Amino acid sequence: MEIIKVVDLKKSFGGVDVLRGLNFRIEEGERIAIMGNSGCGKTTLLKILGLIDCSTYGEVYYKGKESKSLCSDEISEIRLNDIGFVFQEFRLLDSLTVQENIMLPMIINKEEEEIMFEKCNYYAKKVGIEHILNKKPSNISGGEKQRTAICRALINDPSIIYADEPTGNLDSKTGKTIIDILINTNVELKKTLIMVTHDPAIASYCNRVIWLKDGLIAHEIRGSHKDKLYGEIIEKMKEI
Ligand SMILES: Nc1ncnc2c1ncn2[C@@H]1O[C@H](COP(=O)(O)OP(=O)(O)OP(=O)(O)O)[C@@H](O)[C@H]1O
Repeated sequence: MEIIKVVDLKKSFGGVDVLRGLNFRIEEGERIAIMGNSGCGKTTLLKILGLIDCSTYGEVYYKGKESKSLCSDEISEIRLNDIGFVFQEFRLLDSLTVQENIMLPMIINKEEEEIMFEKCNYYAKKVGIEHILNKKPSNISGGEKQRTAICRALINDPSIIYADEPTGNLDSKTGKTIIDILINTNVELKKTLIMVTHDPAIASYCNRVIWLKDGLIAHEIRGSHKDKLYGEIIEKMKEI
């Protein structure tokens, strides 16, 4: 089933065209990497797809509904319950514990406490942070912060996870663990996964790679064989 459709999407900032007419569809369950040089508009695109920002022109359909036709309450509801975000810089609240950070989207939804704790424990165990739930983010490692952020992204059982350079602040070994966890949300939990990355090794874990260049989609590669995809990505990077 189609989860996102983008039609002639354009975005400008102060008269500068960053995205100049993108057209693509995303099916439920896909695992997509968005690549491209610094400043080409990857984060801008992710924010528009995640209904955090609006296009200047063109349409973004989320589960068949055009985003500009939705009222702000509907957009807030989708963002809270159907979309999970993971950021390079984690974006955890330092005044809350790991557990409270994870449960925050459920707290906003005024869910029953028992269900909140149950779901928090379930996801914390899945990513291996059940032993640090009472700690504050300032007292945990970068990898633990990102695991916390992934649990928070998953807690309301969204359809789609957007990850913007999720390993950008982590060493390569920790980064690999985080990528394994994110890939698992796609493979095991069936979440659609859309990741922004500069790293061809990370992109090769996806089954579709979209390249942005000069505000347009310059290339797109699909494939399910990781090593073959990695080779193709490296070849394309030489061309671009
Ligand atoms: N809110 C904003 N106001 C003005 N310009 C912006 C804004 N957000 C992004 N831009 C500009 O749009 C362009 C694309 O930015 P964006 O962050 O999407 O790029 P990116 O491909 O994610 O870059 P990077 O790989 O370096 O993170 C940049 O030139 C940036 O300065």
